[in-house]
Amino acid sequence: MTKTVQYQNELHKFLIWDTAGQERFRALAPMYYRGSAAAIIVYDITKEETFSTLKNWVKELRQHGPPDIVVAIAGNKCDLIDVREVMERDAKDYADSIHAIFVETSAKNAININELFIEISRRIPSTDANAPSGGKGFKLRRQPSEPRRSCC
Ligand SMILES: Nc1nc2c(ncn2[C@@H]2O[C@H](COP(=O)(O)OP(=O)(O)OP(=O)(O)O)[C@@H](O)[C@H]2O)c(=O)[nH]1
Repeated sequence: MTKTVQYQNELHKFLIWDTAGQERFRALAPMYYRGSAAAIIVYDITKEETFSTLKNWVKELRQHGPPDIVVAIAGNKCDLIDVREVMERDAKDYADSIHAIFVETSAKNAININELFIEISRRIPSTDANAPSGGKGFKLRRQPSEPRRSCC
């Protein structure tokens, strides 16, 4: 799937791969994250075990992923705070410790999804940074592949 976000005066188009999070599909993951500019690792705030699994995916990415890959952690289902099992503070502290983007999202209610992609846009260095400026705006068409789900 694709998602286009406006970042400053540029349009950033993301190509997104939703990988299977289950352990039995682990061997397939490198096909997705190889050559990717960013990875969003998603856990479910209502299931503690998905947060533990997430840490294994972070290790996997660190060991075998592109060295400059932007890592984002998304605590999904933030519309279900009544049954929360993972504290936002704990997840944020962990994300900070690995220099990852962190946000709580609700795919159901479209909370923080756009914000997440804008933050990723901000962190991905522009490939056109050294291009001579003609004084005109340009449309950046970066095409990072991005495993949307790698954990829960
Ligand atoms: N309340 C709530 N439910 C959600 C949210 N996001 C997904 N769900 C529900 O959670 C269930 C699992 O969603 P999936 O998108 O299949 O989850 P997944 O992690 O991609 O599953 P796999 O691809 O099998 O690993 C579905 O019933 C969704 O409707 C959310 O933000 N809030």
